Amino acid sequence: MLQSLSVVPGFDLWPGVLDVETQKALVASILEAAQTAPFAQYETPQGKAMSAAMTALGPLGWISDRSGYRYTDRHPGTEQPWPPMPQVLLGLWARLADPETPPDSCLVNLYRGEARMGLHQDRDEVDPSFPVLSISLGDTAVFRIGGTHRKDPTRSLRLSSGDVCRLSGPARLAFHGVDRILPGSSSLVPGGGRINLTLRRAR
Ligand SMILES: O=C(O)CCC(=O)C(=O)O
Ligand SMILES: [Fe+2]
Repeated sequence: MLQSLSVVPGFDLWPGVLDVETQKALVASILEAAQTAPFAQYETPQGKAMSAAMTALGPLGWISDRSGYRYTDRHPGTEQPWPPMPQVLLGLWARLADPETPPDSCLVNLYRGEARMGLHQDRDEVDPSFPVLSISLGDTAVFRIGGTHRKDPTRSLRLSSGDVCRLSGPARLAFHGVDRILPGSSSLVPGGGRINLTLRRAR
């Protein structure tokens, strides 16, 4: 198994695990999928627009609106099923997350300009014994990870294009977020910015 850096217990980072060709192919498939499942800035349950734009791939997609956070089998705008997950993502999950059970959801986050993501836990999945596998593409992110309580101390690290990280075990419900992205640190994403993919087992 590929060696990872264990940043905090249960949080593993594989720097540069995706080569540039794979990164380019992933961005191309995401932009193609976004033709039928367009990126949208969802509203939080409190009625604020999120700064990252989102879409999803696979059987289920995570969405947010005034009614709350949840997984749905349809894009909220088009009411069509989400586009399929590229094979390379399924392979990566089998290798680094779970060889037996495939992910049923890939959330796609697009960060442009000042977009960020506040500290949160990923807890809308039914069974948190499955890890969350996160893939970074494009501009570098200043990522923050803490413990399972909001007030726990946090660590900050940079996630660069091609890096993959995993929240599992004691870090699966750790608070984490993106303080900011470093604009212009990569030219991978057309028009600039960062794309983050999180592979999950939602149900
Ligand atoms: O963009 C990232 O690196 C983190 C994304 C995230 O935490 C999420 O989508 O739940
Ligand atoms: Fe998250």
